[in-house]
Amino acid sequence: MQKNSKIYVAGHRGLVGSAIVNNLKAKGYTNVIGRTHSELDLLDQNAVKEFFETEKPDYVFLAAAKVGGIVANNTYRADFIYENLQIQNNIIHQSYLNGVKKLMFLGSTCIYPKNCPQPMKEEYLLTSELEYTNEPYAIAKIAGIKMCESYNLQYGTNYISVMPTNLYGPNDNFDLEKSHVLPALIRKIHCAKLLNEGKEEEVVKDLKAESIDEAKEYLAKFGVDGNRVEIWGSGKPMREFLWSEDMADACVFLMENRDFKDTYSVSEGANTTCTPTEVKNQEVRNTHINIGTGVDISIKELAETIKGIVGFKGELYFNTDKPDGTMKKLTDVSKLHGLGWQHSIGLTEGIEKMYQWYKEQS
Ligand SMILES: NC(=O)C1=CN([C@@H]2O[C@H](COP(=O)(O)OP(=O)(O)OC[C@H]3O[C@@H](n4cnc5c(N)ncnc54)[C@H](OP(=O)(O)O)[C@@H]3O)[C@@H](O)[C@H]2O)C=CC1
Ligand SMILES: C[C@H]1O[C@H](OP(=O)(O)OP(=O)(O)OC[C@H]2O[C@@H](n3cnc4c(=O)[nH]c(N)nc43)[C@H](O)[C@@H]2O)[C@@H](O)[C@@H](O)C1=O
Repeated sequence: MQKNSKIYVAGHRGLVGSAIVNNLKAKGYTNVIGRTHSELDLLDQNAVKEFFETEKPDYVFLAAAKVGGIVANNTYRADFIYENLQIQNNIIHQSYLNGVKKLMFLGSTCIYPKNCPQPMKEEYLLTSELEYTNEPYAIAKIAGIKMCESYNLQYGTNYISVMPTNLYGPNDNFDLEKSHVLPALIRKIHCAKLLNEGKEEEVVKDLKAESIDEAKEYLAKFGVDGNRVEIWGSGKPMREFLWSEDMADACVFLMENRDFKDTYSVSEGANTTCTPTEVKNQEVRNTHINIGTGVDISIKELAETIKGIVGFKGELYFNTDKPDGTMKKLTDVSKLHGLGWQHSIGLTEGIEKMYQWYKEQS
């Protein structure tokens, strides 16, 4: 990528997209473009066609998606498969028709089997059944990997796929029903602390409620009051968390240093990679790269860490009526480390930074 290349970041205001924009600008890229959801609905095939024909970006980071936590995935199953397939189909196909030099597709580690050997290597994709709670989303993400791979093999494009672990950071989603665990627990435990300290005004402001009664009623739905905070599930699942700005740095690093022909392995035993045109009649596999820290923590330990950082003195309790989901999904990051990239923000430091950012927003 040249510093003046036109780079389109789809989802540029999201958790990852906003971090990618900041990382690109910090690295001296001067021509980074984005469109808000209201400016360009990526579900609209004609609107996406028009955008690409007008803007003709050189590079694309596909960081727009329908994203959510375990309950959102399990509840809005049709939305997760339809919207993600539609967004990625529109962007990948228009990138091909409009000569985009290189595209990065963002998948997720939920593409791996529910009972995958740990840590999860790229080659474990499609080796057994998926976790049911996020299967629609995972199928869409697997389709995205296969779409990039197939366009590369048939049309000689250069589209690479990355599979990030759970991410967190500024501009995360803090909606208590639809968000991921880490932002949800920060908000739940933060509000519990405020209630415990009698700071009702701050609770009303945080939740944009009409009154403290409305705020308390809303929090009670999620098992939160001044003395107790509900944690979903058993607390036993293990999760890995990567700071969003590290994620963005890895994405830009890979976009600068890895092409499709560098990422895949051909049929069993083949010991060299080859160009897409040379690959005919060979099985192309592992065309994606995991991005993570390679370190995981139990949900119980995560909740206790957040409780300590927030300074909440009340009780955490576990509601096993809520789903645990996959019990462990630790990424094998040896491929990424082998390329010379490592994360820099550890979980405790990241939670402290995120909580500081969260408090500055209110
Ligand atoms: N967060 C995580 O833990 C993980 C995320 N990922 C992947 O990383 C990528 C980015 O995720 P993340 O940043 O967390 O998600 P966010 O929800 O924070 O950002 C997604 C962005 O996409 C936009 N968007 C969604 N639908 C449309 C649409 N129809 N038209 C236009 N824009 C749209 C959203 O805009 P708006 O909000 O206005 O609708 C938002 O800006 C996704 O591909 C996700 O699957 C992978 C693993 C973990
Ligand atoms: C990134 C990843 O994210 C999702 O998978 P997930 O990691 O299972 O999602 P999660 O972050 O919502 O939950 C992690 C664990 O945490 C527990 N948990 C406790 N208390 C709360 C809580 O209050 N909120 C939430 N959301 N979870 C909670 C929860 O019960 C579960 O055991 C999918 O989108 C998947 O497709 C995907 O890609």
